[in-house]
Amino acid sequence: MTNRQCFESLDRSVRDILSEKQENLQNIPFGGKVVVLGGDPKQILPVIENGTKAQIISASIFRSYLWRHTKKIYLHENMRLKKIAINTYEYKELNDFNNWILSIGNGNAQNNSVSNEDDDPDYHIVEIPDDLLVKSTDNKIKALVDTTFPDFKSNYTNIEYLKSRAILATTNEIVDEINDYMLNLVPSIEKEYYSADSISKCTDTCNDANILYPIEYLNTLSANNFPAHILKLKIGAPIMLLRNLNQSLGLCNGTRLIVTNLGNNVIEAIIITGTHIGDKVYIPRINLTTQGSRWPFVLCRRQFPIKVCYSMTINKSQGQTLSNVGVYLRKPVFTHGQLYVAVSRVKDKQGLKILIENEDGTCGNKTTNIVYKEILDIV
Ligand SMILES: Nc1ncnc2c1ncn2[C@@H]1O[C@H](COP(=O)(O)OP(=O)(O)OP(=O)(O)O)[C@@H](O)[C@H]1O
Repeated sequence: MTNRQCFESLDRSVRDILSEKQENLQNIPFGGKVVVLGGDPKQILPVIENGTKAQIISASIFRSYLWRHTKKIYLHENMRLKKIAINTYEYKELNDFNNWILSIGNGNAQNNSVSNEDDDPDYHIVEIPDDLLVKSTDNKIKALVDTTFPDFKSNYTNIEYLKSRAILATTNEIVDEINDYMLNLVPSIEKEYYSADSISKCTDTCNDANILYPIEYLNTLSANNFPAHILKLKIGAPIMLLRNLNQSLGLCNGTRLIVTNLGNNVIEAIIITGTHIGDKVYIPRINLTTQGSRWPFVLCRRQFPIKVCYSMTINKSQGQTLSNVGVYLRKPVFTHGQLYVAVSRVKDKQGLKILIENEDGTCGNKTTNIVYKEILDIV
């Protein structure tokens, strides 16, 4: 969900522009223009790094002065699960699955039990139905890869096969581990791209910054939504763009592509999601800077703005539609709507598999679901 400040700043700009000719438009939301916003309050709220629940809720559109001016239109049908020509049994199964997804989103799933996390009422323990579970006493990543990407060795270049599946996990560390595992299964030659890292000169960094923070140290840093210092790629690997490069060419943050050629200075790839599916594009290295204040400087990294995406975080999967999804819950979800987003990416129940890893390494059938009831109550 977009931070409410984005809408508020658009509102103020539009009012300014339109009131040039008609002064009273300064007092009307968006200067009287009709603006259509679409969203689902059961999904993940704006991301505030290390933010408290109050800060997260405060960043949502529901706490904006604009919210009271909106006319709400409710959509009731899950178009992702819509099927034509199905029999009564299939209809019932689809309907039950839809209701289960909604119950996860609303925080009232069956077998929803006592909250944990110091009795926080937002935390629920939910039991996942047996037919959705993957269990293994061996390598958990292998078990989930075998279920989500069956017969991978014969399909690792098959675009149709790759574009419709992904493994979702809660943190970037787990996602990187799964991507490394899968890239190792691809029998083509691996190419490594190293980034050029420096401290941005456009901030008030102290003069000794280069001595205090040598390049070797900068190379070890990683941030959310930021490419790695060493980017390992193979032809045939699916990648995701981490920045908007050219919206008119369909190269947006979150666009997925398949690598078709690995040059020294440019990567050739085919788009597999969005409005430009099938287009061949070339991705250059760009300068990226970190946001937020995790370090006392702004890191500037020149690298390809991409990440391998056999696996992605649940947050990054918001907006995607997939046929086969494996959800790896080694660490449980940690914010509102994450479990709902994870289980609602598929087009049918058969396409969803969940592996829950307990702290002792065994596979379980219960996991945490977090729902901020305040948000659902506002809407
Ligand atoms: N009117 C429709 N008829 C048939 N299929 C539809 C229709 N609208 C959407 N879909 C399908 O439903 C899926 C989800 O659509 P879309 O991504 O637009 O929804 P969304 O609300 O943005 O989803 P989410 O927020 O859950 O990611 C897509 O696969 C899309 O093709």
